[in-house]
Amino acid sequence: MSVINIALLGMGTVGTGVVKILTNNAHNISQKVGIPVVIKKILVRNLTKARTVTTEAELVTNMEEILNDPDISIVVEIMGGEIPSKDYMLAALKAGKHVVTANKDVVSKYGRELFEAAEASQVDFLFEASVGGGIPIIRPLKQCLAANQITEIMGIVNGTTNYMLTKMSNEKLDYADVLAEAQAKGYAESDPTADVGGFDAARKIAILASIAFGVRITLDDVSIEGITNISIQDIEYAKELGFIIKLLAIAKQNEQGINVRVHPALLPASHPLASVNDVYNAIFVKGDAVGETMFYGRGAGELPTASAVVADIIDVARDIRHHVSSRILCTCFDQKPIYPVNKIESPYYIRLLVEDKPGVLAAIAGAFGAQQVSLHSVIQKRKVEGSTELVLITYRVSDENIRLAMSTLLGMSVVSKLGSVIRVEAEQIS
Ligand SMILES: NC(=O)C1=CN([C@@H]2O[C@H](COP(=O)(O)OP(=O)(O)OC[C@H]3O[C@@H](n4cnc5c(N)ncnc54)[C@H](OP(=O)(O)O)[C@@H]3O)[C@@H](O)[C@H]2O)C=CC1
Ligand SMILES: N[C@@H](CC=O)C(=O)O
Ligand code: NA
Repeated sequence: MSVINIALLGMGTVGTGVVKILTNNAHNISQKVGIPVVIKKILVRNLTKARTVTTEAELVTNMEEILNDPDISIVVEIMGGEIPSKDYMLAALKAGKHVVTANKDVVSKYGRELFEAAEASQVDFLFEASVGGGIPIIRPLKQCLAANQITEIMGIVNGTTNYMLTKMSNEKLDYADVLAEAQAKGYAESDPTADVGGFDAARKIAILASIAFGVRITLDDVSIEGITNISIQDIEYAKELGFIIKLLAIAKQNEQGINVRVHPALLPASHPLASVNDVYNAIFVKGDAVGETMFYGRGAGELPTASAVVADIIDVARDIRHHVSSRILCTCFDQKPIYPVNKIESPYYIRLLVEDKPGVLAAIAGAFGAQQVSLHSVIQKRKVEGSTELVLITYRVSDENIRLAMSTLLGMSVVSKLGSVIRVEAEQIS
Protein backbone atom coordinates (compact mmCIF):
# COMPACT_ATOMS: atom_id res chain seq x y z
CA MET A 1 0.00 0.00 0.00
CA SER A 2 1.63 3.26 -1.15
CA VAL A 3 -1.16 5.72 -0.24
CA ILE A 4 -4.33 5.69 1.86
CA ASN A 5 -7.30 6.72 -0.25
CA ILE A 6 -10.25 8.33 1.47
CA ALA A 7 -13.65 9.66 0.40
CA LEU A 8 -15.46 12.65 1.84
CA LEU A 9 -19.26 12.71 2.02
CA GLY A 10 -19.90 16.48 1.87
CA MET A 11 -17.82 19.51 0.96
CA GLY A 12 -19.51 22.30 2.90
CA THR A 13 -18.00 24.22 5.82
CA VAL A 14 -16.27 21.23 7.43
CA GLY A 15 -15.49 19.43 4.14
CA THR A 16 -13.75 22.53 2.80
CA GLY A 17 -11.63 22.69 5.97
CA VAL A 18 -10.71 18.99 5.63
CA VAL A 19 -9.59 19.54 2.00
CA LYS A 20 -7.50 22.55 3.08
CA ILE A 21 -5.76 20.75 5.97
CA LEU A 22 -5.07 17.56 4.00
CA THR A 23 -3.62 19.72 1.18
CA ASN A 24 -1.68 22.31 3.19
CA ASN A 25 -0.32 19.86 5.78
CA ALA A 26 0.10 16.89 3.40
CA HIS A 27 3.83 16.43 4.06
CA ASN A 28 3.46 16.60 7.81
CA ILE A 29 0.49 14.21 7.80
CA SER A 30 2.26 11.79 5.47
CA GLN A 31 5.20 11.67 7.89
CA LYS A 32 2.89 10.97 10.83
CA VAL A 33 1.05 8.18 9.00
CA GLY A 34 4.03 6.79 7.11
CA ILE A 35 2.40 7.15 3.67
CA PRO A 36 0.31 9.93 2.03
CA VAL A 37 -3.41 10.31 2.72
CA VAL A 38 -5.22 11.19 -0.51
CA ILE A 39 -8.83 12.30 -1.03
CA LYS A 40 -9.95 10.20 -4.03
CA LYS A 41 -13.67 11.07 -4.21
CA ILE A 42 -16.05 13.62 -2.67
CA LEU A 43 -19.81 13.08 -2.56
CA VAL A 44 -21.86 16.28 -3.04
CA ARG A 45 -25.43 17.14 -4.04
CA ASN A 46 -24.58 19.64 -6.72
CA LEU A 47 -21.67 19.09 -9.12
CA THR A 48 -21.88 22.58 -10.66
CA LYS A 49 -21.88 24.56 -7.38
CA ALA A 50 -18.96 27.00 -7.04
CA ARG A 51 -16.44 25.73 -4.44
CA THR A 52 -14.08 27.90 -2.41
CA VAL A 53 -11.25 25.39 -2.55
CA THR A 54 -9.72 23.41 -5.40
CA THR A 55 -9.12 19.68 -5.19
CA GLU A 56 -7.89 16.92 -7.46
CA ALA A 57 -10.51 14.59 -5.99
CA GLU A 58 -13.38 13.46 -8.20
CA LEU A 59 -16.73 15.00 -7.22
CA VAL A 60 -19.55 12.44 -7.41
CA THR A 61 -23.26 12.41 -6.60
CA ASN A 62 -23.78 8.66 -6.27
CA MET A 63 -22.71 6.94 -3.04
CA GLU A 64 -22.31 3.63 -4.90
CA GLU A 65 -19.22 5.08 -6.60
CA ILE A 66 -17.59 5.29 -3.18
CA LEU A 67 -18.97 2.08 -1.68
CA ASN A 68 -17.89 0.03 -4.71
CA ASP A 69 -14.41 1.56 -4.96
CA PRO A 70 -12.03 -1.01 -3.41
CA ASP A 71 -9.22 1.58 -3.21
CA ILE A 72 -11.15 3.73 -0.71
CA SER A 73 -10.52 2.54 2.83
CA ILE A 74 -11.84 5.51 4.90
CA VAL A 75 -15.24 7.22 4.46
CA VAL A 76 -15.52 10.64 6.13
CA GLU A 77 -19.14 11.68 6.70
CA ILE A 78 -19.41 15.48 6.94
CA MET A 79 -22.80 16.00 5.26
CA GLY A 80 -24.90 16.27 8.39
CA GLY A 81 -28.51 15.27 9.07
CA GLU A 82 -29.83 11.79 9.85
CA ILE A 83 -30.93 10.61 6.42
CA PRO A 84 -29.13 9.48 4.27
CA SER A 85 -25.99 9.98 6.43
CA LYS A 86 -26.76 7.11 8.78
CA ASP A 87 -27.48 4.69 5.92
CA TYR A 88 -24.33 5.74 4.07
CA MET A 89 -22.20 5.21 7.19
CA LEU A 90 -23.77 1.81 7.86
CA ALA A 91 -23.24 0.78 4.24
CA ALA A 92 -19.60 1.92 4.38
CA LEU A 93 -18.97 0.00 7.63
CA LYS A 94 -20.64 -3.11 6.21
CA ALA A 95 -18.46 -2.77 3.10
CA GLY A 96 -15.41 -2.97 5.42
CA LYS A 97 -14.51 0.72 5.21
CA HIS A 98 -13.48 2.71 8.30
CA VAL A 99 -15.76 5.65 9.10
CA VAL A 100 -15.00 9.10 10.55
CA THR A 101 -17.89 11.47 11.23
CA ALA A 102 -18.72 14.88 12.74
CA ASN A 103 -22.41 14.02 12.94
CA LYS A 104 -23.78 14.27 16.50
CA ASP A 105 -27.37 13.73 15.30
CA VAL A 106 -26.49 10.24 14.05
CA VAL A 107 -23.97 9.32 16.77
CA SER A 108 -26.35 10.29 19.59
CA LYS A 109 -29.29 8.41 18.06
CA TYR A 110 -27.82 5.45 16.21
CA GLY A 111 -24.46 5.05 17.97
CA ARG A 112 -25.10 1.48 19.10
CA GLU A 113 -26.06 0.29 15.61
CA LEU A 114 -23.00 1.93 14.07
CA PHE A 115 -20.61 0.58 16.70
CA GLU A 116 -22.02 -2.92 16.19
CA ALA A 117 -21.54 -2.64 12.43
CA ALA A 118 -17.96 -1.40 12.96
CA GLU A 119 -17.22 -4.26 15.35
CA ALA A 120 -18.70 -6.83 13.00
CA SER A 121 -16.47 -5.59 10.16
CA GLN A 122 -13.46 -5.03 12.44
CA VAL A 123 -13.07 -1.40 11.35
CA ASP A 124 -12.79 1.94 13.15
CA PHE A 125 -15.69 4.32 13.81
CA LEU A 126 -14.42 7.69 15.11
CA PHE A 127 -16.36 10.88 15.85
CA GLU A 128 -14.10 13.40 17.66
CA ALA A 129 -15.57 16.40 15.79
CA SER A 130 -19.12 15.58 16.87
CA VAL A 131 -18.62 17.25 20.28
CA GLY A 132 -16.74 20.48 20.99
CA GLY A 133 -15.61 20.98 17.37
CA GLY A 134 -11.81 21.22 17.46
CA ILE A 135 -11.51 20.51 21.21
CA PRO A 136 -10.19 17.04 21.98
CA ILE A 137 -12.88 15.56 24.25
CA ILE A 138 -14.08 12.18 22.91
CA ARG A 139 -10.58 10.70 22.79
CA PRO A 140 -9.63 12.09 26.26
CA LEU A 141 -12.81 10.58 27.75
CA LYS A 142 -12.35 7.20 26.06
CA GLN A 143 -8.59 6.96 26.49
CA CYS A 144 -6.77 9.45 28.71
CA LEU A 145 -9.41 9.45 31.49
CA ALA A 146 -10.37 5.77 31.12
CA ALA A 147 -9.02 4.95 34.59
CA ASN A 148 -11.60 7.21 36.28
CA GLN A 149 -15.17 6.95 37.44
CA ILE A 150 -16.55 10.18 35.99
CA THR A 151 -19.06 11.92 38.26
CA GLU A 152 -19.75 15.16 36.45
CA ILE A 153 -19.48 16.90 33.08
CA MET A 154 -20.48 20.53 32.74
CA GLY A 155 -19.79 22.89 29.91
CA ILE A 156 -20.58 25.11 26.98
CA VAL A 157 -20.86 22.83 23.96
CA ASN A 158 -22.63 24.92 21.33
CA GLY A 159 -20.58 27.53 19.48
CA THR A 160 -23.51 29.25 17.76
CA THR A 161 -25.41 30.09 20.94
CA ASN A 162 -22.27 31.06 22.83
CA TYR A 163 -21.35 33.40 19.97
CA MET A 164 -24.88 34.85 20.06
CA LEU A 165 -24.99 35.33 23.85
CA THR A 166 -21.53 36.95 23.78
CA LYS A 167 -22.53 39.41 21.05
CA MET A 168 -25.85 40.18 22.74
CA SER A 169 -24.04 40.78 26.01
CA ASN A 170 -21.00 42.75 24.82
CA GLU A 171 -22.42 44.64 21.85
CA LYS A 172 -26.15 44.62 22.73
CA LEU A 173 -26.88 43.25 19.26
CA ASP A 174 -30.28 41.90 18.37
CA TYR A 175 -31.01 38.13 18.60
CA ALA A 176 -31.94 37.75 14.90
CA ASP A 177 -28.86 39.68 13.73
CA VAL A 178 -26.41 37.66 15.80
CA LEU A 179 -27.99 34.40 14.67
CA ALA A 180 -27.55 35.50 11.05
CA GLU A 181 -23.87 36.31 11.81
CA ALA A 182 -23.29 32.86 13.33
CA GLN A 183 -24.87 31.27 10.25
CA ALA A 184 -22.69 33.34 7.90
CA LYS A 185 -19.59 32.20 9.80
CA GLY A 186 -20.56 28.54 9.24
CA TYR A 187 -21.14 27.83 12.96
CA ALA A 188 -24.86 27.03 12.85
CA GLU A 189 -26.52 23.77 11.84
CA SER A 190 -28.39 23.73 8.51
CA ASP A 191 -31.54 24.09 10.64
CA PRO A 192 -30.41 26.59 13.32
CA THR A 193 -33.34 25.72 15.60
CA ALA A 194 -31.11 22.78 16.59
CA ASP A 195 -28.66 25.33 18.02
CA VAL A 196 -30.97 27.93 19.59
CA GLY A 197 -33.45 25.29 20.79
CA GLY A 198 -30.70 23.48 22.73
CA PHE A 199 -30.99 20.22 20.73
CA ASP A 200 -27.46 20.34 19.34
CA ALA A 201 -26.05 20.78 22.85
CA ALA A 202 -28.38 18.02 24.09
CA ARG A 203 -27.07 15.58 21.46
CA LYS A 204 -23.50 16.45 22.45
CA ILE A 205 -24.04 16.02 26.19
CA ALA A 206 -25.88 12.73 25.48
CA ILE A 207 -22.76 11.50 23.64
CA LEU A 208 -20.42 12.68 26.42
CA ALA A 209 -22.60 11.25 29.21
CA SER A 210 -22.85 7.90 27.40
CA ILE A 211 -19.07 7.63 27.19
CA ALA A 212 -18.38 9.07 30.65
CA PHE A 213 -20.92 6.98 32.57
CA GLY A 214 -20.78 3.84 30.41
CA VAL A 215 -24.54 4.06 29.74
CA ARG A 216 -26.46 4.65 26.50
CA ILE A 217 -28.05 8.11 27.01
CA THR A 218 -30.42 9.25 24.23
CA LEU A 219 -31.98 12.62 23.46
CA ASP A 220 -35.17 11.50 25.26
CA ASP A 221 -33.17 11.27 28.52
CA VAL A 222 -32.03 14.91 28.29
CA SER A 223 -34.08 17.79 29.66
CA ILE A 224 -33.73 20.53 27.03
CA GLU A 225 -34.27 24.27 27.06
CA GLY A 226 -32.65 26.62 24.53
CA ILE A 227 -31.94 30.34 24.42
CA THR A 228 -34.98 31.46 22.40
CA ASN A 229 -36.50 33.22 25.42
CA ILE A 230 -33.33 34.99 26.54
CA SER A 231 -33.63 38.74 26.05
CA ILE A 232 -31.02 41.50 26.15
CA GLN A 233 -32.93 42.74 29.19
CA ASP A 234 -32.20 39.53 31.11
CA ILE A 235 -28.56 39.62 30.03
CA GLU A 236 -28.28 43.20 31.30
CA TYR A 237 -30.04 42.56 34.63
CA ALA A 238 -27.92 39.45 35.17
CA LYS A 239 -24.79 41.56 34.59
CA GLU A 240 -25.96 44.14 37.13
CA LEU A 241 -26.35 41.33 39.66
CA GLY A 242 -22.85 39.99 38.90
CA PHE A 243 -23.83 37.12 36.60
CA ILE A 244 -23.32 36.10 32.96
CA ILE A 245 -25.94 34.05 31.07
CA LYS A 246 -24.60 30.94 29.29
CA LEU A 247 -26.22 27.89 27.68
CA LEU A 248 -24.96 25.00 29.81
CA ALA A 249 -24.90 21.28 29.20
CA ILE A 250 -24.67 19.27 32.41
CA ALA A 251 -24.46 15.54 33.15
CA LYS A 252 -24.16 14.31 36.73
CA GLN A 253 -24.07 10.87 38.26
CA ASN A 254 -24.90 10.11 41.90
CA GLU A 255 -26.55 7.37 43.97
CA GLN A 256 -29.99 8.31 42.60
CA GLY A 257 -28.94 7.91 39.00
CA ILE A 258 -27.90 10.12 36.10
CA ASN A 259 -29.21 13.60 35.36
CA VAL A 260 -28.55 15.13 31.94
CA ARG A 261 -29.78 18.62 31.03
CA VAL A 262 -29.29 21.60 28.76
CA HIS A 263 -30.56 25.02 29.78
CA PRO A 264 -29.51 28.66 30.00
CA ALA A 265 -28.11 29.58 33.40
CA LEU A 266 -26.83 32.61 35.28
CA LEU A 267 -23.20 31.97 36.25
CA PRO A 268 -21.28 34.20 38.70
CA ALA A 269 -19.00 36.46 36.62
CA SER A 270 -16.04 34.88 38.45
CA HIS A 271 -16.95 31.34 37.25
CA PRO A 272 -14.40 30.00 34.70
CA LEU A 273 -17.19 29.28 32.18
CA ALA A 274 -18.43 32.88 32.39
CA SER A 275 -15.41 34.11 30.46
CA VAL A 276 -15.71 31.51 27.68
CA ASN A 277 -16.81 33.76 24.83
CA ASP A 278 -17.67 33.83 21.12
CA VAL A 279 -17.49 30.46 19.36
CA TYR A 280 -15.32 28.98 22.13
CA ASN A 281 -16.55 25.95 24.06
CA ALA A 282 -15.28 24.66 27.40
CA ILE A 283 -16.01 21.38 29.13
CA PHE A 284 -15.27 20.45 32.77
CA VAL A 285 -14.89 16.76 33.52
CA LYS A 286 -14.63 15.54 37.11
CA GLY A 287 -13.10 12.10 37.71
CA ASP A 288 -12.58 10.25 41.00
CA ALA A 289 -8.84 9.86 40.41
CA VAL A 290 -7.86 12.88 38.32
CA GLY A 291 -10.12 15.44 40.02
CA GLU A 292 -11.19 18.37 37.84
CA THR A 293 -10.07 18.78 34.22
CA MET A 294 -11.09 21.42 31.70
CA PHE A 295 -11.06 21.28 27.89
CA TYR A 296 -11.21 24.57 25.99
CA GLY A 297 -11.12 25.68 22.36
CA ARG A 298 -13.13 26.59 19.28
CA GLY A 299 -16.37 24.60 19.27
CA ALA A 300 -17.37 25.19 15.64
CA GLY A 301 -16.12 26.58 12.34
CA GLU A 302 -14.33 25.36 9.24
CA LEU A 303 -10.73 24.73 10.32
CA PRO A 304 -11.22 23.94 14.04
CA THR A 305 -13.82 21.27 13.23
CA ALA A 306 -11.74 19.94 10.34
CA SER A 307 -8.77 19.73 12.73
CA ALA A 308 -10.66 17.10 14.76
CA VAL A 309 -11.89 15.29 11.64
CA VAL A 310 -8.38 15.08 10.17
CA ALA A 311 -6.97 13.88 13.51
CA ASP A 312 -9.45 10.97 13.33
CA ILE A 313 -8.45 10.29 9.71
CA ILE A 314 -4.78 10.17 10.78
CA ASP A 315 -5.63 7.80 13.65
CA VAL A 316 -7.48 5.44 11.30
CA ALA A 317 -4.74 5.69 8.68
CA ARG A 318 -2.16 4.67 11.29
CA ASP A 319 -4.37 1.75 12.31
CA ILE A 320 -4.53 0.66 8.67
CA ARG A 321 -0.74 0.90 8.38
CA HIS A 322 -0.24 -1.15 11.52
CA HIS A 323 -3.00 -3.67 10.72
CA VAL A 324 -5.07 -2.92 13.84
CA SER A 325 -8.63 -1.63 14.04
CA SER A 326 -11.79 -1.23 16.11
CA ARG A 327 -9.58 -0.62 19.15
CA ILE A 328 -12.07 1.32 21.30
CA LEU A 329 -15.64 0.99 20.14
CA CYS A 330 -18.80 1.13 22.25
CA THR A 331 -18.15 1.76 25.94
CA CYS A 332 -21.82 1.82 27.04
CA PHE A 333 -22.02 -1.36 29.09
CA ASP A 334 -24.47 -0.49 31.93
CA GLN A 335 -28.10 0.44 32.55
CA LYS A 336 -28.62 3.17 35.17
CA PRO A 337 -31.75 5.14 36.17
CA ILE A 338 -32.27 8.67 34.89
CA TYR A 339 -32.75 11.22 37.66
CA PRO A 340 -35.45 13.72 36.54
CA VAL A 341 -34.63 17.40 36.25
CA ASN A 342 -37.68 18.48 38.29
CA LYS A 343 -35.97 17.11 41.41
CA ILE A 344 -32.79 19.15 40.83
CA GLU A 345 -32.57 22.12 43.20
CA SER A 346 -30.96 25.43 42.29
CA PRO A 347 -31.49 29.15 42.83
CA TYR A 348 -33.58 30.87 40.15
CA TYR A 349 -33.60 34.29 38.47
CA ILE A 350 -37.16 35.51 37.83
CA ARG A 351 -38.30 38.63 35.99
CA LEU A 352 -41.94 39.70 36.19
CA LEU A 353 -44.22 42.67 35.69
CA VAL A 354 -46.46 43.57 38.61
CA GLU A 355 -48.99 46.30 39.45
CA ASP A 356 -47.44 49.37 41.02
CA LYS A 357 -49.36 49.58 44.32
CA PRO A 358 -48.74 49.05 48.06
CA GLY A 359 -48.73 45.47 49.36
CA VAL A 360 -47.83 43.83 46.04
CA LEU A 361 -44.35 42.81 47.12
CA ALA A 362 -45.71 41.17 50.30
CA ALA A 363 -48.36 39.29 48.26
CA ILE A 364 -45.71 37.99 45.87
CA ALA A 365 -43.35 36.96 48.67
CA GLY A 366 -46.33 35.14 50.24
CA ALA A 367 -47.05 33.23 47.01
CA PHE A 368 -43.42 32.14 46.80
CA GLY A 369 -43.37 31.22 50.48
CA ALA A 370 -46.43 28.96 50.05
CA GLN A 371 -44.31 26.79 47.70
CA GLN A 372 -41.24 26.79 50.00
CA VAL A 373 -39.47 29.31 47.75
CA SER A 374 -37.37 31.81 49.75
CA LEU A 375 -36.17 35.00 48.14
CA HIS A 376 -32.45 35.82 48.19
CA SER A 377 -32.80 39.26 46.60
CA VAL A 378 -35.48 41.44 45.02
CA ILE A 379 -34.76 44.42 42.82
CA GLN A 380 -37.34 46.83 41.52
CA LYS A 381 -36.37 47.82 37.97
CA ARG A 382 -37.93 50.12 35.33
CA LYS A 383 -41.59 50.87 34.65
CA VAL A 384 -43.05 49.03 31.65
CA GLU A 385 -46.50 49.90 30.28
CA GLY A 386 -47.64 51.22 33.67
CA SER A 387 -46.39 48.15 35.55
CA THR A 388 -43.25 47.70 37.64
CA GLU A 389 -40.59 45.22 36.59
CA LEU A 390 -39.32 43.03 39.45
CA VAL A 391 -36.16 40.98 39.27
CA LEU A 392 -35.80 38.28 41.92
CA ILE A 393 -33.20 35.71 42.82
CA THR A 394 -34.45 32.81 44.93
CA TYR A 395 -32.56 30.54 47.28
CA ARG A 396 -32.09 26.90 46.21
CA VAL A 397 -35.42 25.31 45.28
CA SER A 398 -36.62 22.38 43.15
CA ASP A 399 -37.78 22.86 39.57
CA GLU A 400 -41.12 21.35 40.69
CA ASN A 401 -41.66 24.01 43.38
CA ILE A 402 -40.63 26.91 41.17
CA ARG A 403 -43.16 25.79 38.55
CA LEU A 404 -45.91 25.61 41.19
CA ALA A 405 -44.99 29.09 42.46
CA MET A 406 -45.05 30.45 38.90
CA SER A 407 -48.49 29.07 38.20
CA THR A 408 -49.78 30.64 41.45
CA LEU A 409 -48.21 33.99 40.49
CA LEU A 410 -49.74 33.92 37.01
CA GLY A 411 -53.18 33.50 38.62
CA MET A 412 -52.71 36.64 40.78
CA SER A 413 -54.42 39.81 39.53
CA VAL A 414 -51.41 41.96 40.58
CA VAL A 415 -49.04 40.04 38.28
CA SER A 416 -49.43 41.30 34.73
CA LYS A 417 -46.68 39.33 32.99
CA LEU A 418 -44.08 36.67 33.70
CA GLY A 419 -40.90 37.68 31.86
CA SER A 420 -38.28 34.97 32.44
CA VAL A 421 -37.37 32.12 34.75
CA ILE A 422 -33.71 31.06 34.47
CA ARG A 423 -31.66 28.73 36.67
CA VAL A 424 -28.70 30.14 38.59
CA GLU A 425 -25.63 27.89 38.90
CA ALA A 426 -23.95 29.39 41.98
CA GLU A 427 -22.62 27.37 44.91
CA GLN A 428 -22.64 30.48 47.11
CA ILE A 429 -26.47 30.80 47.05
CA SER A 430 -27.67 27.79 49.05
N1 LIG B 1 -20.08 23.71 10.84
C1 LIG B 1 -19.50 23.43 12.02
O1 LIG B 1 -18.88 24.28 12.66
C2 LIG B 1 -19.59 22.05 12.57
C3 LIG B 1 -20.31 21.07 11.93
N2 LIG B 1 -20.36 19.81 12.47
C4 LIG B 1 -21.10 18.77 11.76
O2 LIG B 1 -20.45 18.52 10.52
C5 LIG B 1 -21.42 18.14 9.53
C6 LIG B 1 -21.28 19.05 8.32
O3 LIG B 1 -21.55 20.37 8.68
P1 LIG B 1 -21.29 21.59 7.67
O4 LIG B 1 -20.02 21.38 6.94
O5 LIG B 1 -21.45 22.82 8.49
O6 LIG B 1 -22.51 21.43 6.66
P2 LIG B 1 -22.75 22.17 5.27
O7 LIG B 1 -24.21 22.34 5.14
O8 LIG B 1 -21.88 23.36 5.15
O9 LIG B 1 -22.24 21.11 4.18
C7 LIG B 1 -22.93 19.93 3.87
C8 LIG B 1 -22.27 19.25 2.66
O10 LIG B 1 -22.86 17.98 2.49
C9 LIG B 1 -23.36 17.85 1.17
N3 LIG B 1 -24.61 17.10 1.26
C10 LIG B 1 -25.66 17.33 2.09
N4 LIG B 1 -26.63 16.43 1.89
C11 LIG B 1 -26.17 15.62 0.91
C12 LIG B 1 -26.72 14.48 0.24
N5 LIG B 1 -27.91 14.02 0.57
N6 LIG B 1 -25.98 13.88 -0.70
C13 LIG B 1 -24.75 14.35 -1.04
N7 LIG B 1 -24.17 15.41 -0.44
C14 LIG B 1 -24.89 16.04 0.51
C15 LIG B 1 -23.56 19.26 0.64
O11 LIG B 1 -23.43 19.21 -0.78
P3 LIG B 1 -23.46 20.54 -1.71
O12 LIG B 1 -22.19 21.27 -1.38
O13 LIG B 1 -23.48 20.03 -3.12
O14 LIG B 1 -24.69 21.30 -1.31
C16 LIG B 1 -22.43 20.02 1.35
O15 LIG B 1 -21.24 19.92 0.60
C17 LIG B 1 -22.77 18.19 10.27
O16 LIG B 1 -23.05 16.91 10.78
C18 LIG B 1 -22.52 19.17 11.41
O17 LIG B 1 -23.39 18.97 12.50
C19 LIG B 1 -19.71 19.47 13.63
C20 LIG B 1 -18.98 20.40 14.30
C21 LIG B 1 -18.90 21.78 13.85
N1 LIG C 1 -23.79 24.15 15.27
C1 LIG C 1 -22.76 23.63 16.09
C2 LIG C 1 -21.60 23.24 15.24
C3 LIG C 1 -20.65 22.39 15.93
O1 LIG C 1 -20.97 21.34 16.47
C4 LIG C 1 -22.32 24.67 17.11
O2 LIG C 1 -22.65 25.84 16.92
O3 LIG C 1 -21.67 24.30 18.09
NA1 NA D 1 -14.04 17.45 19.56
